[in-house]
Amino acid sequence: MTPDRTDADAPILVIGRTGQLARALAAQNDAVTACGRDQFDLAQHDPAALLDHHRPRIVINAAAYTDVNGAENDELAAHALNCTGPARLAAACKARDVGFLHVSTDYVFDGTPGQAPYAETAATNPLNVYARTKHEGEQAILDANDTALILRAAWIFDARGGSFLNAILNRLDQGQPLKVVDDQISTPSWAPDLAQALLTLAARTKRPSGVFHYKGGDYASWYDFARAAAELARPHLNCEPVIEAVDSSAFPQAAERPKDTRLDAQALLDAAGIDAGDWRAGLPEVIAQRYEQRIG
Ligand SMILES: NC(=O)C1=CN([C@@H]2O[C@H](COP(=O)(O)OP(=O)(O)OC[C@H]3O[C@@H](n4cnc5c(N)ncnc54)[C@H](OP(=O)(O)O)[C@@H]3O)[C@@H](O)[C@H]2O)C=CC1
Ligand SMILES: Cc1cn([C@H]2C[C@H](O)[C@@H](COP(=O)(O)OP(=O)(O)O[C@H]3O[C@@H](C)C(=O)[C@@H](O)[C@H]3O)O2)c(=O)[nH]c1=O
Repeated sequence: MTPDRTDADAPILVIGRTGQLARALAAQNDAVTACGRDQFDLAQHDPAALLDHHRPRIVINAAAYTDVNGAENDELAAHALNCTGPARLAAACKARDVGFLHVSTDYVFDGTPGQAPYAETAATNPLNVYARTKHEGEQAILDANDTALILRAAWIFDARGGSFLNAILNRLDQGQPLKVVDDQISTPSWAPDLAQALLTLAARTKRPSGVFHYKGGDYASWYDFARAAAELARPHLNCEPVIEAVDSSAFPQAAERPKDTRLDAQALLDAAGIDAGDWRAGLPEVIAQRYEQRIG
């Protein structure tokens, strides 16, 4: 007869496998079991069997519907993945006394100039379907599980995936000039920095619950961020990067984006000792990975 597994052996179960955050979580901790949508469809599957099979000590939900423009015409799917599924998972965790960490977004705020930096207590007002479904998800999770911790982050980036960073680098690689908005400001977050914050929280036996803000470093506009990336990519490009700063009105899209969603993350520091990340330190690593290992 094999002895019962101790709590220390229990995995950290991450929902999502190929996403930016899911990869970063798996890369940083051998105890992570990352579960792709082929194994567990968060929008559809009952999490009971998954939890009873893995018997994790904690679940980190890194899965979401993240296509902000796409969500405008796909609200049901976005709602299932960003709200109903995470709430079902949160309830199943609560029933088994398993910790639950979830990630939400700066886009829950409307970004009206003069309001930021936002504390957790600030009024929310999502401007688009993605943000609305994420906001509804926050509430549904907390209703289902009063020990859940939700970390709101902003502008996650890494070397892979369909992020803003890869979109602009793909264009610069092709020698195309860019127009980038300079009237949307927030805190870029390097996926490994955010993963480290989540894993620090996961390791705690006592953890705060509720909503907290995570800050990925100093504030920037998308234009500032694009300029910083282009400067680092410059030695790898065939021609000088050309980036023009424009207003959001010059870049019309299906979903409206908030203007200024700078997050105040003092509460996370006070409650859990977790400080801001440093996206400016992460960006050179991402650029090196992209051009030296040809990831993109
Ligand atoms: N990207 C950003 O800028 C920001 C993201 N966030 C939030 O952070 C979290 C992580 O985002 P990020 O890593 O960028 O996301 P990505 O878009 O990189 O990855 C999405 C993940 O969702 C998983 N997924 C998609 N559909 C399903 C499904 N039906 N069932 C199970 N899993 C599914 C994917 O699974 P698979 O591995 O199988 O492909 C993938 O791992 C999300 O909650 C997002 O809302 C918050 C702020 C900013
Ligand atoms: C590619 C590109 C985008 N933009 C603009 C469009 C948009 O207003 C802004 C950001 O671009 P994207 O649409 O790629 O980013 P977006 O999908 O809005 O990013 C958001 O994703 C979700 C998941 C989040 O939770 C948010 O925190 C945030 O990271 O930059 C340009 O101005 N020039 C460009 O070349």
